[in-house]
Amino acid sequence: MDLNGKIAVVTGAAMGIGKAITEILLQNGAKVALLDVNETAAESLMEALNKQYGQERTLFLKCNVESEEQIKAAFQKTTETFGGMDILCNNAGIMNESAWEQAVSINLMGVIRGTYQALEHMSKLNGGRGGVIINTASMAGISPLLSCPVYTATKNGVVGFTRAMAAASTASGYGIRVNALCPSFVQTELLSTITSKMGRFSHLVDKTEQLVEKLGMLSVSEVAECFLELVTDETKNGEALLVIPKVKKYATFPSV
Ligand SMILES: NC(=O)c1ccc[n+]([C@@H]2O[C@H](COP(=O)([O-])OP(=O)(O)OC[C@H]3O[C@@H](n4cnc5c(N)ncnc54)[C@H](O)[C@@H]3O)[C@@H](O)[C@H]2O)c1
Ligand SMILES: CC/C=C\C[C@H](O)/C=C/C=C\C=C\C=C\[C@@H](O)[C@@H](O)C/C=C\CCC(=O)O
Repeated sequence: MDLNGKIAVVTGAAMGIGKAITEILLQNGAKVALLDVNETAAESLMEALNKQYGQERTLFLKCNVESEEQIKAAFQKTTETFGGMDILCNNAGIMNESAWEQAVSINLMGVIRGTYQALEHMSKLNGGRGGVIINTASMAGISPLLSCPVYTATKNGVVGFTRAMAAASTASGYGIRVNALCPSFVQTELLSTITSKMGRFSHLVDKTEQLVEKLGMLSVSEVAECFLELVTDETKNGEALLVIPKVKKYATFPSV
């Protein structure tokens, strides 16, 4: 898939992995709608992006992925402004084992809300052009993270939802590929604030830090390169791409 002139939406775009994904999309010629709850971070990012890529290539829309109404309005505005929607990256996510219901609502339900609303604009069955949806899951969606059972559950949910939606899309003729990105630890604010967010598992902070030390840390640009592969390689559908420092591997699952 050639990204030149394509229209993309990225949730959680103001910081971290979403910011790097936004930048790689722009570098490859796409237009990007940045959706986020953090207006301050988004506005300073928009100022820099506008200088580099021009005002007509980006659009910031304040949007909380916990709200179906806000997602619906943001996708409508994107389509009106840019003339359609070809790529969605459901990236917004949190790790907070204390606020675990909110984590489920953002990490898993936010991906489902985003995907279902995107079908209205992207599915060939609804007059759309088709395209690709990439869901930011995690290595924890494939291999459990002991200190974060709810986070692990949401990311397993994202991987399962991605694989089933890819099969549903193929069987129904939506013309949309759906893939999951599964990075290990990445240098972002989410990772730097984990110690205060483990709730009843805070006694497992040391074990988690040891795991971070053993696995190492990815940069956001390494993750964005893998995102680009999942978007552009038209043979990839229903895949979960595991990204660990020095390792990039498509996950395999038992077939029954
Ligand atoms: N950092 C890691 O180690 C790591 C590893 C694997 C996967 N991930 C996943 O990558 C994604 C991005 O994480 P990150 O590390 O860049 O985090 P981050 O905290 O640096 O950035 C997350 C962004 O999402 C936004 N956001 C949070 N809640 C939102 C909501 N309800 N609606 C809209 N936007 C919202 C934040 O404002 C922020 O801009 C998450 O889904 C996370 O689970 C992170
Ligand atoms: C704490 C939350 C921070 C970031 C969340 C993010 O999504 C990252 C998740 C990253 C990785 C999870 C890995 C879990 C791994 C384990 O199940 C285990 O299989 C680790 C395997 C090998 C470790 C090396 C070793 O012990 O030899």
